[in-house]
Amino acid sequence: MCSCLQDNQKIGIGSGSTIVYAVDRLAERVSAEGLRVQCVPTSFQARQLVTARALPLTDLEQCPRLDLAIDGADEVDRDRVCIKGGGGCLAQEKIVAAAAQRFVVIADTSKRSQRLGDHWKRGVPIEVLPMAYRTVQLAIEGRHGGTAPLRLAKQKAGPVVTDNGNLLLDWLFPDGDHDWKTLSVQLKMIPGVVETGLFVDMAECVIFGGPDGTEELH
Ligand SMILES: O=C[C@H](O)[C@H](O)[C@H](O)COP(=O)(O)O
Repeated sequence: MCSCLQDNQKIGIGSGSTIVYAVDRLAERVSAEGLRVQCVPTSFQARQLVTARALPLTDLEQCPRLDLAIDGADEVDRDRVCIKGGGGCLAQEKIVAAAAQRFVVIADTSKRSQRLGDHWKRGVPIEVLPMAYRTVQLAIEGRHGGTAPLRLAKQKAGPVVTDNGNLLLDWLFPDGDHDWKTLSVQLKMIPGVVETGLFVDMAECVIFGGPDGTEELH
């Protein structure tokens, strides 16, 4: 857990497999140092993680301003632009991250990229209202190229349904340099798009962990 953790903080808790390590460490420090924290989860999984560690749980209605949010990422470029949403939790993750004074991303070194798409081959996840998935798909492919298939569930017939009852498109964007800031605004403007997994100008710091320790990207 990074040094940004202090007593009496309201903390956004991200989703995925990496965040589990951070929550374990948070729970250890709460118990060892008597830190007082309140945790806002970003998904069903994060909520379960928080309650399983007996950490105090709250929400954005009670705590609309957070001190810190911690989350994983699928890929991070040199400007700290992140692709998130491999686990389908991007919308709540972005809302919680935006509510936090500081957003810290934790990832293993395999997520570090010179350019988005170098390592992560599953595209940019885009959460859409179910009735609009085809129109959004056509708009993305027509205006921006690439393909945007509907994410299908592996253990049930049909699509993945997010914690918000929506569907996911994974935009396999064309190769090349992209202006992610402009693109994230343009994608968000398409009617039916709830949120995109592009996190631009949000992460204050990315902590990469590897066999040789950790390295921070500011
Ligand atoms: O929807 C999932 C989240 O954006 C995760 O934070 C992201 O997919 C990274 O997950 P993991 O830590 O399992 O690689």
